Amino acid sequence: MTAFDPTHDSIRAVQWRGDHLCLLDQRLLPGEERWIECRNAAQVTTAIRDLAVRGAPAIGIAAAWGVAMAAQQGVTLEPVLADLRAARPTAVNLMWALDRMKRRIVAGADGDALLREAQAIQDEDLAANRKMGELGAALIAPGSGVLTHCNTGSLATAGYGTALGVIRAGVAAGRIARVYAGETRPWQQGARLTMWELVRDGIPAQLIADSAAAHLMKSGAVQWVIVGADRIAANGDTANKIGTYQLAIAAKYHGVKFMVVAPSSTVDMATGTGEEIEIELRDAAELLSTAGSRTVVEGAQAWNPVFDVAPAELIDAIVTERGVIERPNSLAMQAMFG
Ligand SMILES: CSC[C@H]1O[C@H](OP(=O)(O)O)[C@H](O)[C@@H]1O
Repeated sequence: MTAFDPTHDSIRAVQWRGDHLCLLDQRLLPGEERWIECRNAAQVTTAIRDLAVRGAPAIGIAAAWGVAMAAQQGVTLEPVLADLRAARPTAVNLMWALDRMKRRIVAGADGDALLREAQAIQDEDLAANRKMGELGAALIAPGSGVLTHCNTGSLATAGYGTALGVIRAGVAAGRIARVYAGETRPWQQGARLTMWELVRDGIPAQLIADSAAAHLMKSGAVQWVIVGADRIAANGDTANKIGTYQLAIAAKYHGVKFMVVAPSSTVDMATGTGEEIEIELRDAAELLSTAGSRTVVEGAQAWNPVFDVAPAELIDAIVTERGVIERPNSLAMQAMFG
């Protein structure tokens, strides 16, 4: 294993190649690094819906490139925007990116201008992640242990990551001594993706079963739970990968601090509370099989919500590129994002 190199940030899962979009197929990691070539917007919609590309910021970025590609190809854009918007319901970054592209279209932007807008969205996300890494790491006392959930790294963003970006920055600054990652059933973003990123970076980390999280917190090994977000409501309630809510409850019980890290493109001030956030339900087959092989008896049913909501009262800090909100509430959110 290589020593940790804080400059090692080479993963770029979404790559524009001049006339098409290349996506690192995250369904196949870590076993295989295969790229998908999207040569039209419909292929981008499919890639988002099927989680070939996933992660709130990354799907917004991919969708923006899909719109720009359609404009370059002279395709009618309204149905393209609608199809991309419907690909997944919870991560507001998707709608945020599409609304931003729509504003440029309405203002008369041509294909080249839309390519520049998509590039700007991608570049701004990377810069935001670097800023959030600094701001989040500064909250962590030296010698701390941290637990993260799902994948919030370079694979889920333009690069570097949100919560995983804070972990990268905290390790580089010598503040984080122990890193734990939850496997994140059923899609295994933690086991398959976060561990892949951490091993590539040379950051020592231990994978834990999702069900071991409270026991780990009880041991005193972690001082922070650090997660990403898919949609942050106007009162600070935060939708994130399923399992986040119970991590927040366990953290509160054990006196472990809880940090949400997300760019401002994840904040949805038009949604008042977490109760109003649509939670994506995915095919039960994702729960009844593992790595493509059925693990549950035929005929069994399953309920597969892939997000849940951590209420603001359980969150100690929301870190965005605009700054940190400690003990988030409606007034604090309004002050920063109103
Ligand atoms: C910085 S990624 C944010 C968010 O997106 C992930 O969901 P999914 O893998 O289903 O796209 C997960 O909730 C991450 O925390």
